[in-house]
Amino acid sequence: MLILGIAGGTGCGKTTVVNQIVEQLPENEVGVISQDSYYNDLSHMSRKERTKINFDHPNSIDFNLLIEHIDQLREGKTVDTPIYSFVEETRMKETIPTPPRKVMIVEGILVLSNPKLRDLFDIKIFVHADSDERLIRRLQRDTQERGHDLNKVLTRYQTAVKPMHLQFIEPSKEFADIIIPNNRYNTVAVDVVRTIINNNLT
Ligand SMILES: Nc1ncnc2c1ncn2[C@@H]1O[C@H](COP(=O)(O)OP(=O)(O)O)[C@@H](O)[C@H]1O
Ligand SMILES: O=c1ccn([C@@H]2O[C@H](COP(=O)(O)O)[C@@H](O)[C@H]2O)c(=O)[nH]1
Repeated sequence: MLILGIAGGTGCGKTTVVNQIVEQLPENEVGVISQDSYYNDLSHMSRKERTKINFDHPNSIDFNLLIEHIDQLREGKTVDTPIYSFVEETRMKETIPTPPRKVMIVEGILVLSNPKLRDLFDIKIFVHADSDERLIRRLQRDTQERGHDLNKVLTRYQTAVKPMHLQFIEPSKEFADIIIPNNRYNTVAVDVVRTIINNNLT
């Protein structure tokens, strides 16, 4: 199994890059795991209490479960991936069975910041986009898809997203084997990653 870790700040385009990589690879040979699925289960907390959570701090992620699942996938076992709802801001009761694939991609803002998780990756990728570009994309996405209002997005950006980015995400760039510049769509870089994967599939 070849395991890729893809990190980068919010809105840098991780999901987009992953979709572009996966699009032209055989469906049954590639699997994707998102760090977002592993936000701690906060279903015991009220909605009001959940608004106080810093979703950009590493402590908000159940890294132990994520690492355990990757270990099980490497042993050839199917895992039950949690489902996280950004609208409800909590983990759902349902899970998704995720079978092991020849290539597994693990993406998320903090996947290169956790040393144990990082060690599991054969190839480490950091997607870079400037912070103003990322904020614009995040604003559009969170208001259109995640049900947040402008004020909430901006307050969260100033109080959690930006400080945590500077403390944990940007420094994790130094662990990357490949840095993808993504202020604009970068088909060349995506092709390079696809070629590396294809070489490992044959
Ligand atoms: N290179 C790009 N140029 C312009 N918009 C982009 C680019 N990459 C992604 N986007 C858009 O920015 C938003 C956030 O992208 P996404 O892939 O979800 O980022 P991430 O997973 O890193 O948070 C989405 O609406 C996506 O369509
Ligand atoms: O309930 C939540 C949980 C997390 N977030 C934000 O999501 C981003 C990470 O996801 P990306 O797809 O990489 O942007 C993180 O910055 C959290 O602040 C949220 O808005 N609500």
